Amino acid sequence: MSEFRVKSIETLHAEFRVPGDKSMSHRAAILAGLSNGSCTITNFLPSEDCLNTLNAMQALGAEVEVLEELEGYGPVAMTIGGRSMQLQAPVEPIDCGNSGTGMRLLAGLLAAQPFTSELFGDASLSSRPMGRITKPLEEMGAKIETLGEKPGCAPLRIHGGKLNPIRYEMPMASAQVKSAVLLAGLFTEGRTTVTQPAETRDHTERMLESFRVRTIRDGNAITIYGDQMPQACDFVVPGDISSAAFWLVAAAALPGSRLMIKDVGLNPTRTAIINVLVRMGAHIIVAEHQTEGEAIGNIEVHGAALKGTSLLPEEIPNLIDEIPVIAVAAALAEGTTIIRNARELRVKETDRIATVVENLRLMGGDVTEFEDGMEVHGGKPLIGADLDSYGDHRIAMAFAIAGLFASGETVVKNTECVNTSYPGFRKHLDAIRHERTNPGDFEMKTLVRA
Ligand SMILES: O=C(O)C1=C[C@@H](OP(=O)(O)O)[C@@H](O)[C@H](O)C1
Ligand SMILES: C=C(OP(=O)(O)O)C(=O)O
Repeated sequence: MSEFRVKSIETLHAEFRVPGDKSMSHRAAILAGLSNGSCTITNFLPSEDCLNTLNAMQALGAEVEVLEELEGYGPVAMTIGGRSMQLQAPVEPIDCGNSGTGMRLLAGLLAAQPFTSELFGDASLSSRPMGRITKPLEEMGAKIETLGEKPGCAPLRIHGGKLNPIRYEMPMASAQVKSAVLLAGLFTEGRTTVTQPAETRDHTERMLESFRVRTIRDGNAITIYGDQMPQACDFVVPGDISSAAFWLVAAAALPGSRLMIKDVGLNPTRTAIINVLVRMGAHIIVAEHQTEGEAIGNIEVHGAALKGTSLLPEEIPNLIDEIPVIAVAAALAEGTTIIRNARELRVKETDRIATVVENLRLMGGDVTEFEDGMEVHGGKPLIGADLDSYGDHRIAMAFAIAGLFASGETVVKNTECVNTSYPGFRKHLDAIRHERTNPGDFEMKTLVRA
């Protein structure tokens, strides 16, 4: 079992790129596989989550030709030959691994196919709620059995078929649910409208536009017109701001540091982490160099003594995956940080409210737990401790960052899981611990060029 052993650092001066965006890589594989031709995807994230989705699309008949592979990880550039919306029945159940995004988006697609298919995942994914997608997809006409030991959980047996368009009001702010319904809606003959209670990441809507699929946005209501053919196109995946977040926090909380993360996705539905760190006192300069489609740019951080803040309710969906590392920043800041309205954290890879609170307390942090979040009373010195990631990649990485600020040694056990979203994290961590100013772009390659 792999682990991180981390000691405190004096300085952080570095400039590098993080791997491709996880959300966009899933969607690029799916939409390219549905499209009417050959699509080249560059800077695809070769993490377990996204490779499972790519394999799923291959199992559904999409042809994948690898153009560039990173040894030890997987393909980072490829052409995907689309099926013109005619998927083939997979011969065996599809493995979604650890990925909620993969399973929920693929379920939307499979609900509309004229065959029965099965999706399964690991123990963590098999305990996450799937009723949030089976409900709207059944309302559209699919029949989905949840075969898990836990009610309403995976494996999913999906009896697909011709679907009806619906109007659906999502009870929770989830981009995965929104995307599952929109993808299913693409296969209907009418207009499907999803209304979200708060804005969530809009990569599906933007990528549909890149594939020339018409959607209409009216505030938090998104409508897709069915029966449209995604037009093949090429897509360059920007760096993942959720992966960059670990280093942004490390640099922000270390006075005198300077960090530049280059070519990272700056979609406004994902950048609340920057606003939060600025409110906490960090000096951050953002330079956008692509504004069409998905915004891309460089983020430069100069560290400072941080102070506590309150996360705004509307910020929560925008930074949901960054909350574990924001909690670490909060422990390093003077004063109190309030994180509420974040109940969704309880149904991620782990119950992230519980796992963050537990690990912060083991490090000497002062935290009050709430049903929907936590209050972190920062400024207490962090003490190195033996921690578990509980198999959750964000917990593993967030507490490696905490270890960079703790006295003694911090050991985070059970860290293989980082490969679900950030292959190469360990290399970047080692480089930063050894004060290398150029930790190397993801595996020393420049995959996205300015
Ligand atoms: O749509 C996506 O790509 C994602 C949406 C979020 O989940 P929810 O939609 O469940 O909030 C996020 O936590 C996940 O990492 C990726
Ligand atoms: C919650 C996450 O992913 P998913 O829901 O796709 O498993 C995450 O990456 O933090």
